[in-house]
Amino acid sequence: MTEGLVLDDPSLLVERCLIGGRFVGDPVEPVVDPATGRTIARVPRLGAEAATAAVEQAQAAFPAWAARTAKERATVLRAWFEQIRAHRADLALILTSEQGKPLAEALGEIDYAAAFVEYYAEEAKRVAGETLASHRADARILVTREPIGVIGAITPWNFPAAMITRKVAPALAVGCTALVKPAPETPLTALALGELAVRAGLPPGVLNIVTGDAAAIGAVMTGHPAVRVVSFTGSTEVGRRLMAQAAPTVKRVALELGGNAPFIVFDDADLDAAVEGAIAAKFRNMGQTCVCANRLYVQDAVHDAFASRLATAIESLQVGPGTEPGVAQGPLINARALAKVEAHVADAVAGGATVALGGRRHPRGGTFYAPTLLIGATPTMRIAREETFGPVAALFRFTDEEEVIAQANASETGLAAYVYTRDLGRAFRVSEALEYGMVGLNTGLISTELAPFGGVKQSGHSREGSHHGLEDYCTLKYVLVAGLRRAGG
Ligand SMILES: NC(=O)c1ccc[n+]([C@@H]2O[C@H](COP(=O)([O-])OP(=O)(O)OC[C@H]3O[C@@H](n4cnc5c(N)ncnc54)[C@H](O)[C@@H]3O)[C@@H](O)[C@H]2O)c1
Ligand SMILES: O=C[C@H](O)CS(=O)(=O)O
Repeated sequence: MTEGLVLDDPSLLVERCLIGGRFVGDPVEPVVDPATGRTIARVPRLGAEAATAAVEQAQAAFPAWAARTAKERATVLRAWFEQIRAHRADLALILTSEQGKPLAEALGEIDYAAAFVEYYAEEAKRVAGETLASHRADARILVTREPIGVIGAITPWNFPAAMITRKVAPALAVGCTALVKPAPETPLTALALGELAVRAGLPPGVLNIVTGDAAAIGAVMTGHPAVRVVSFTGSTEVGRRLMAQAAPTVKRVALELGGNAPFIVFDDADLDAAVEGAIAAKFRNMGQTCVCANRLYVQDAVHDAFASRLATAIESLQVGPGTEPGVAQGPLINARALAKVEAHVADAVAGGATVALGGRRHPRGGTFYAPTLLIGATPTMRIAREETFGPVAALFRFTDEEEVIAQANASETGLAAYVYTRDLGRAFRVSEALEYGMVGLNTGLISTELAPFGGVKQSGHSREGSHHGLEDYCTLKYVLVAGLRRAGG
């Protein structure tokens, strides 16, 4: 039984894939509301044939879209931004219904996703080349930035709107065309964005969205000769696989992968600010963000005070379906996610940690998990070495700067880190010593379309957001303009 979503515009519940400007495919694959376990819609389960058709549509659309002026592309992107903004409430309800996050967070994500479209509509007009000092008097060095061509984008379920526009907006802005494969858990948000792009006047084939067999669709993206870039956001494990698959055709692979963020509280920190930042960095999206604080390091002198205040703040987090007023914590995305969280807590307790709060499934049942505070975590525990991706705050004690920097850097990933201190010298020493792509200094929220988002080590190396976010989709062309001497000169 499909449970109806009550939308202001019911046509935004799209159950077909977008290929060449047409919505196609039979809706067979259920999309489940993680809060209720009920099917809210169905989408097509397409594969290699559809993905190939979509790539060919994108390839056919590329020359005309790339030939448009930057201003013309900017106008279409701006219209898409306006469409997203006009349908913000419906998009947020669709997002919460398939992903589970609280409606307030879903509205925030729609605004964040729209901000990428707005930003790159503006940046489209600022993509520039350069002339360089020439090695010849009769010649000039010209460098132009060109759209690289057809791009493939594969996105995760935790931010079903923003992870798509963070790739597609810059790609379309510079003149590329795209095939998107959204996560199977959250296809409806992607398809609704596709519908709004069509309404905004995006020409057929510029944006294609295919749901279904991930491995088969991914194999087409990484193997088809017309695809120039594969832009992937998701787990490090899948990122590695796609990188290997793309090697035979030497494609550019843009990777935004997993995290394991340290959150460091020094003894001179503003503890109230640190607690507020910890709640934001740890419990946003029920802990299911790549930049979530995964390890909370607290200096000895303030450890107990911080733990006590954090416990009070965690206790105030209301748990329930994301559509319920006042809810701050929804369900986890699925049973697999719940099992991983339970395994991390069990491993920590077995290793000597104590459960100060939560540490169990929530009485709401299903995949709801009680927001949890663990005390006495140690570096050998799974929660220290792996991305938990759930609402579990694990506290680690530390004594001095050198010790905590070494512990914080002892990770294969390097996406985001957070530091709370009011000592300016320490702030610079520590943020410069941390091997991470992004550092929040006295803040737990760093994500914005205006900054380059990305990591180092096995978190991937791409940057999305800011003008840097254009680079994955551009290629530089060097033209040596010679023969400039006067005839006979
Ligand atoms: N760095 C970032 O910006 C960022 C942002 C969000 C999430 N993430 C990471 O993503 C992970 C959680 O998301 P997830 O569970 O959806 O990750 P995932 O890697 O399981 O899936 C991500 C996407 O890859 C697809 N996929 C899976 N196997 C594939 C294959 N063999 N070929 C082609 N596509 C395939 C999935 O269908 C989905 O669309 C976490 O590790 C999180 O840290 C990173
Ligand atoms: O999961 C991480 C995403 O990048 C979401 S956000 O950019 O941190 O909001």
